[in-house]
Amino acid sequence: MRLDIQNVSKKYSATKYGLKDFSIGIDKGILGLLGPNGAGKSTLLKMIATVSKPSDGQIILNKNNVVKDPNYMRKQIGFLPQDFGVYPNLNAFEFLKYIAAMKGVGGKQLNSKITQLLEGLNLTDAAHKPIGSYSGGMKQRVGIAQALLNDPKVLIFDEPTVGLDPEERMRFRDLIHQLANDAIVILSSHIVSDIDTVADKVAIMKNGNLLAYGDQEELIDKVKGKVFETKIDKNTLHEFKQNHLVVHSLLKGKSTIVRFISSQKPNGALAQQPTLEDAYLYTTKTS
Ligand SMILES: Nc1ncnc2c1ncn2[C@@H]1O[C@H](COP(=O)(O)OP(=O)(O)OP(=O)(O)O)[C@@H](O)[C@H]1O
Repeated sequence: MRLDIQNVSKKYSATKYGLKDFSIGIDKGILGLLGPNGAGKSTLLKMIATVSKPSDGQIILNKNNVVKDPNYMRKQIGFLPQDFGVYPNLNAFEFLKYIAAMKGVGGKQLNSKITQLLEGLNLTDAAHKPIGSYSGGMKQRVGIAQALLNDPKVLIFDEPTVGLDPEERMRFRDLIHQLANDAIVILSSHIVSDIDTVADKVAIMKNGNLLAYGDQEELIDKVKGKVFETKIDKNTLHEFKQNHLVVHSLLKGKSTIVRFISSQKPNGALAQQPTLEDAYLYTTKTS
């Protein structure tokens, strides 16, 4: 499996680009797409899923140009869009049968496939209740299930963990780990902790551009020796933030403990082991 995005742009109006001359090559495994709101993550994912067309550039899956021949992609894709909608009067079982019919998935195995997916997503007990009565997290899990109906080789999840509680996030992580043995899985988020425990590779986006792409270790290496922690008077945090790139701060009595990024070691600060969160903040704030 190999997906190549080659010089892809998406122009929404004369002056507005969702994505600008964007290129990336993606192999089997889990890619985490990180970027702040408006970075262009959904714009990119919708074009890969062939529900939107690039204004320029090519998207190639296993040497097939899917801008010209979207059906090649459509046969093997599973897509959970950010604004996934359900039919509230159908129950999860009926809904998945309905989507299966639209995707052309059928056969004798369909009922057992749906049963298996519902079980994998912890929806068995609710399977025969109308989706309108589900919580946000349960609806999101129905969305994940529908993306898996056709045993996709390219799986795209736009902000999949929205609404999932910690236990469900863990289940989701285990599930996509299994799937990624034999597929390209792309997950988007603006929250680093959604990505860092699961992604083999990470791409950082901002303003429609790719800022960084690589293994987590490679990205983290860029902030090696630059991450520090220090204690400051809580009243000086605002001023400190103006002069330093603060990752986070924690109020402790009259003091505040700050984690920050600096090219030099300030007096009294303690060097810290860098994380993907540090690398993400550094990359997006300094570009
Ligand atoms: N249909 C559209 N028409 C005009 N502009 C759009 C459209 N869709 C997206 N945009 C703009 O393109 C840019 C990229 O948006 P996109 O939704 O792809 O970002 P994102 O990284 O997915 O953000 P979020 O995390 O908020 O979903 C934004 O500036 C957005 O306002």
